[in-house]
Amino acid sequence: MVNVDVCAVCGIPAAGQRCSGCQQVSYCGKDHQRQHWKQLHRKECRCYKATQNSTLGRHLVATRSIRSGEVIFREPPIIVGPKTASVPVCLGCHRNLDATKKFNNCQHCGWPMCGSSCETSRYHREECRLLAAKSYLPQIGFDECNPGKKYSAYCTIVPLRAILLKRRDPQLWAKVVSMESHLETRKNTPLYAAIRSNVVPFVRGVLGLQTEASEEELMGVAGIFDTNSFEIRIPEKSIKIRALYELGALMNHCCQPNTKHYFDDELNLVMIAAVDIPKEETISISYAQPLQATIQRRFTIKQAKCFECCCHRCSDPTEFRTYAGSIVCPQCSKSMVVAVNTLDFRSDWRCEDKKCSYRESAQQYITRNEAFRAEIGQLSCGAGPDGYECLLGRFQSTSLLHPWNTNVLQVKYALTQLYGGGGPGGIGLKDLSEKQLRRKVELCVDLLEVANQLEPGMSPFRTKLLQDLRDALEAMKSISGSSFNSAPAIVVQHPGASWKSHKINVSGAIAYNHATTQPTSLETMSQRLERVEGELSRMMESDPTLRKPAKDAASRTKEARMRMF
Ligand SMILES: C[S@@+](CC[C@H](N)C(=O)[O-])C[C@H]1O[C@@H](n2cnc3c(N)ncnc32)[C@H](O)[C@@H]1O
Repeated sequence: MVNVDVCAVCGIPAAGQRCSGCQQVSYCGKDHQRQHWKQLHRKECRCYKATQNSTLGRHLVATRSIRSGEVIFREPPIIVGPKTASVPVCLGCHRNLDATKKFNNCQHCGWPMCGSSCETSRYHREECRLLAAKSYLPQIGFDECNPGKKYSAYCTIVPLRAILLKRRDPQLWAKVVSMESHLETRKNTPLYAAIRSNVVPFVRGVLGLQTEASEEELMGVAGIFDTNSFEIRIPEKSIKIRALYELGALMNHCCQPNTKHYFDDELNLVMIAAVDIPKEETISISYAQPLQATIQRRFTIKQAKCFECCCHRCSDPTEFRTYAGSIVCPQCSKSMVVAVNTLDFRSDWRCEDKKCSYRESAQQYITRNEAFRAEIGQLSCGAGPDGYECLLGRFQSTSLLHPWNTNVLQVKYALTQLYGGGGPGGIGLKDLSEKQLRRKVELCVDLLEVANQLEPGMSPFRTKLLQDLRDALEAMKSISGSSFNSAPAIVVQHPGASWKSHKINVSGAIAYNHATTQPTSLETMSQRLERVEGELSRMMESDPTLRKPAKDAASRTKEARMRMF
C-alpha cells in the first residue's frame, strides 16, 4: 500500500502535493512528480480502459472514480483535413482563406494556400509532392458573387492523407482501418455515391495510386471519418476542419454525456470529465444537440452514425422531468403527452394521466412538431429579438407548448444569443437597455435549469449559459451602480414543481412572461454574479480555452461539440 504522506520518489514528507489525476500518490515537489509520472505513474494513474460489448461495441469505461474537471486523456490527431465540402482553406495551417483576396497558390502543387511558409507544413509536404507530380489543378477560385462557396474538391484530401499514412506508418494505418466505418450500411446512400464519384477516380486515376489504394479502402476511410472524426472549430483562427483520434474514436455517445473536450494549439484532443464519473461507468460524449427532443435526436443519430440510441435520456419519456419532447394534452389540458415507447419511432403518444384517454399516432406528433420547427426556420436570418419574442409569444399562446418544450427552448436559446450577441439581428451587450439585460438574465436562468437536467456539470451548453449570464450580470452591474449589490437576484419560476406531481397549471404557471419572474430569491444580484464567476473560474482551471476573452471563449465553447457529419 502506498503511503500518501511521503514522496513516492524519495520518501521524505510530501508537503501535501498529490498527483493531480488519481490523488493517490504524494510528492515532495514538482520535479519528483514529473519524474515519477514519466517513469512509472502514467500507466497506473490512467482512469479509463477500452472494453467491448455486443450493444455498445468498443467503448471506454472508468477504471476508478474520476473527478469533474479531471483530464481523462490528451492525444494528438492521426489525420487532419478539410471537411468533405469546404470553403477555400489552406492545406498547410487549415485556416479559411480570405475569399475577398486573390489566392496564393502553392508554387509546387498549385492548391490555394495562405502563404509560402505553409507550403512546407508537416500536413502538406507529402501530399504536395504527389499532387505536383501529376500537375492536377483543382478548380478552386475566388467567387465574388458567392464568397462562402464550398468546393467538393476538398473531399479528396483526407482519403489521400490516409493513403500516405498507410505508406509511412503501417501500424497507425492498421489502427485507423480497425475503426468502425459502417461501410455496408452506407453503400446504398446518395452520400456514398457522391463521395465515391469524387474520391475514387481522383486518388486511383488522376494521382495514379491504383496499386496502393483500393476503392474499398478509400470508401472505408470516408466512412471511418464520418463515424469517428471530430469537427475542430476554432473561430478566432478561422479554422473549421475534421480530425481523427485513436481514443476519440472509442468515445461512445450518450444524450447526457459525462465529458467535454477541447482542442489545444497543436490540435490535441483533450477530454475532460464534465461531472464526477464513478468507477465502471461508460465514458461518453454527445453526438447530438441537447435542445432536440428524443425522437429528433434518435433520428439524426441513426442517419449520421448508423445506430439507435437507447441511453437513459432516450429511454425516459419525461426526459429527466423536463418533458422537452412533450406537449400539453389537448384533451385534458392538465398532463403531458408522452411516447408510449420512446425507443420505437412508430410508437403512439398518450396522455400521462391514466384517467385521460387522449392518444395520437407518431405521424400526428411528428407533423405537428415539424410545423413548429418550420415556424422557427421561417424566421429570417437577420430577425432580431423582437421577431423571436413574437414567435415565443405565439408558441406559448397555443396552449400545447409548455415553457420547456424543445421548440420553445430553441427560441429562448436564440434570444440569449441575440440579446448581447454581435451576429445578424443581434444587439451588442453595450447597447442593451436595462429591460433587455434583465430579459437576457431571465432566459439564461431559465435555460440553466434545463441544462442542469439535460447536460449537467461542465457541459458546453451549461458553460455557454453561465458565460452569457455572467456577461449580462456584469453589464447590469455597470449600469445600475451600487443598487446592483443589494438588488435581489432574478428568479424564473417554472412549472417544474407541479410537473413532479404530473400536473401542470396551463393558465398560470406555464405562461412565461415577465410576471413570472418575481424576485423571490434570497440571493442578491452581486451574490449571483459571484457564484457564477466562481463556477466559471473552476471550469477555466481544467479548460484553458475558456480563459480567452469572453467573446472568443463563448464561441469556442459553443463549437466544442462533436459534430454529426
Ligand atoms: C466513434 S465510434 C465509437 C466506437 C465504436 N463503438 C466502436 O466499436 O468502434 C461511433 C460508433 O459507435 C457506436 N455507438 C456509439 N455510441 C453508441 C451507443 N450509445 N449505443 C450503441 N452504439 C453506439 C455506433 O456504431 C457509432 O457509429
